[in-house]
Amino acid sequence: MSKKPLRVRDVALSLLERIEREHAFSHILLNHTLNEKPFHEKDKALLTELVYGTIKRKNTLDFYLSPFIKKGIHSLDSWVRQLLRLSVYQFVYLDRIPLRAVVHEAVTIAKVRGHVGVSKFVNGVLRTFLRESLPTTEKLEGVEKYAIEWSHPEWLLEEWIHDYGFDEAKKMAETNLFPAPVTVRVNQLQLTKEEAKRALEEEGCEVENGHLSPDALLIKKGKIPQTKTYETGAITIQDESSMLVARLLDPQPGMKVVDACAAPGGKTTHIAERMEDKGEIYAFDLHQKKMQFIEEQRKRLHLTSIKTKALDARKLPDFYERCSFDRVLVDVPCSGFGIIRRKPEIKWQKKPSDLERLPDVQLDILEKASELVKKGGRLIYSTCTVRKIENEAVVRAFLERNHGFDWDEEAMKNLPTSLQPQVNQGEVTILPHHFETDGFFMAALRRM
Ligand SMILES: C[S@@+](CC[C@H](N)C(=O)[O-])C[C@H]1O[C@@H](n2cnc3c(N)ncnc32)[C@H](O)[C@@H]1O
Repeated sequence: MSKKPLRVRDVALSLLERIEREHAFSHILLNHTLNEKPFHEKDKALLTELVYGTIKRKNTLDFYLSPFIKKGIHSLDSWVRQLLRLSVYQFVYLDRIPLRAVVHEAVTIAKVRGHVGVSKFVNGVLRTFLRESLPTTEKLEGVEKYAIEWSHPEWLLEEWIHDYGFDEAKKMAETNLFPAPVTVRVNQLQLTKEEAKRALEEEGCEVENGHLSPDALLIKKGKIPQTKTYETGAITIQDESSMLVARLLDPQPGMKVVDACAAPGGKTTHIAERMEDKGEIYAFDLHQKKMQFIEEQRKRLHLTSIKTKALDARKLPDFYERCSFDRVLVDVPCSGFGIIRRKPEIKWQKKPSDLERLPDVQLDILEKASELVKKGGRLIYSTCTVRKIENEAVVRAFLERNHGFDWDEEAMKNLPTSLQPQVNQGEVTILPHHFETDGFFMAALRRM
């Protein structure tokens, strides 16, 4: 038995444990580990698959394991629980790893981490699992059954089925079980899309045009942050749906623009690119420590029109003159359920009670930031969630309370033709399966 694959599984297990116990973000831990440890490319891919796959399929894996653990999976120590999930994930979803090798490695890990008793238990559970047929959900009904088959919490599926109907909820949940694509936005101040594509191909990447945004390239193969094209500021890694926000805002060179919740600066820098870096862009974020992320991107892209400041967006009217900005973007903090493919743990970690206050906070930020919009100016509200209560409901509440604003239907014409059938007055929702992007919501309003 080679040592390498054993190490990958051991590292995967440690990451899974930290994600569950400390509520750490999978993508941050994983990136950190991949950059720090000298893994071969093949092992990096396996580690990523094991961590994301085990988190994404948690409900299904627990269901498969349940007949074999008398006292229930939650009676086990956290690392044993994760080890069993990790092993069953490999049995069921990966076909290139021999089943016996999976058992052997799990048992060896159990011996090292625990004691002989635990390794015997792990061995027993996994061998019995392999002898029996896979448990089925036949006897289950309704959302209880879907929560296991599509591996999402029941409450979230109930909400999606209520908001979007059964078919859309099913497609969304099933899409969330697979990896998200990597896309980049071309900085057209430096290169055309064709030029950027050629430059990336010359650096060994496989590249196609994006599915939705005119600014997007889809990366099929290649390590983007390691390319010269990235380093010199010709591209930015960004999801395609997020790339539409700057188009919707449609800022012109010379304008005064506020980005009220700006870090890490993906949309701020896009706004500057679209303004040919001419004008004034004020980028705010609540957290001082996040300002460095905007600054890093600003510098990498050689942009000079962006000014950054740590500030609670709800205090904007205390510091800036009312009705003095041409464009205001309010890309609020949200539940993030449009990006479950990139951060799968959030579907398990975030509970309805954690999210209760969000719509009030979002409305508050939107109202305070809106005070800065000048007459005839544009206000964009956006989120990377698919929860209507954080999207349509917030915008409606805003319009009910702020009669000086109305839908900006003209702005919606800046969105791609393929998205037009989904546009409703001044707002649009994109679900992950529509165009293979993150789930996203945007609304365009104007001060009359
Ligand atoms: C969805 S993220 C913004 C993403 C960013 N627009 C981009 O495209 O890169 C929301 C941001 O709002 C910030 N935030 C949360 N509460 C805030 C507040 N009261 N005022 C300003 N920013 C806030 C968070 O720190 C977070 O960085």
